[in-house]
Amino acid sequence: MIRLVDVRVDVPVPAPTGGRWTSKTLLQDVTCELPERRIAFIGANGSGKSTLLRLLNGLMPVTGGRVEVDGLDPATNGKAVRAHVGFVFTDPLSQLLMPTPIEDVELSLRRVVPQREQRRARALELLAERGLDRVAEQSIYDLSGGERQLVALTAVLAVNPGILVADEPTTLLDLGNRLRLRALLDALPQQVVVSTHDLDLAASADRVLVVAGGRIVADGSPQESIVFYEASQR
Ligand SMILES: Nc1ncnc2c1ncn2[C@@H]1O[C@H](COP(=O)(O)OP(=O)(O)OP(=O)(O)O)[C@@H](O)[C@H]1O
Repeated sequence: MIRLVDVRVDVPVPAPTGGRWTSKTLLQDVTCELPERRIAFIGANGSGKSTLLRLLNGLMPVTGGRVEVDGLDPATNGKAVRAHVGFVFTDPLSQLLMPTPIEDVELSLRRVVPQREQRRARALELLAERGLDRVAEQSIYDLSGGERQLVALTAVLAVNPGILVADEPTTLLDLGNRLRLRALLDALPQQVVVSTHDLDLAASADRVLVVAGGRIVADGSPQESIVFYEASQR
C-alpha cells in the first residue's frame, strides 16, 4: 500500500531580489493511505500533482514526513522502489531513450528476457497489442505525440511493475486512444495512480484526491471530488 505521512517538500529557489537562495514549499501536510486499486489526483496547473507522484518512486525527496510504497521507503531504498513502480512521464520524449519503439521496449525487457531474439519478438508482440507494430521501426521523432505516449506506456508495462504511476497519461491522446487507454488501465491487475486533467479518466478511478497549493484539499469518490474541484475553479 502507498502511505504518505505528514509529507512536506521544500526546494531551493533563487530569491526574488537575486543573490541569495530561498526555499519554496511544493507540498505540505500531505497525509493519506491509498489502498484502492485506481487512484487519481486532480488539480489546477502548478498545484503539486506531479511533485506528489514523483515522491512515489523517489524522484523527489521529502523534506519532512515519510513515504512508504508497498513497504519500501523511496528515501532509503530508491532502487527497489524504482524496480517496483513503473513511472510514465507526461512528456514521453523524456523517457524514450532509444531511436525506435521496438528498441525502447526491448531495452525495457532486458531485465526479464535475456535472449535477444525472444526479446525482440516479445517487444513486437507488446507493441502490436497497442496497435503500434506498424510504427515499431520508425524513428521516435517521427511518431505523433500520442503514439509516443503509448510507446512509453508499453515500455513501462513490459516489465509488469507492481504499481503503475502515470503523470497525465492522456494529454496527447485522441478520443479513440483515450478510451482505449482507459480500458487498458482498467484491465491492469496492478495498482494504478494517475495525475490528470482528464476528468473522464478521473471519474473511472476508485478514489480521487484534489490537490491545491501543495495540499490535499478533497479526498473521496470521483463524483464528490470532481464536484468539489469544478466548484473551486469557477
Ligand atoms: N524543482 C523545482 N524547483 C522549483 N519549483 C518547482 C520545482 N518542481 C516543481 N516546482 C513548482 O511546484 C509547483 C507544482 O508543480 P507540479 O509540477 O507538481 O504541478 P502540477 O500540479 O503537476 O501542474 P500541471 O498540472 O501544470 O502539470 C509549480 O509551481 C512548479 O513550478
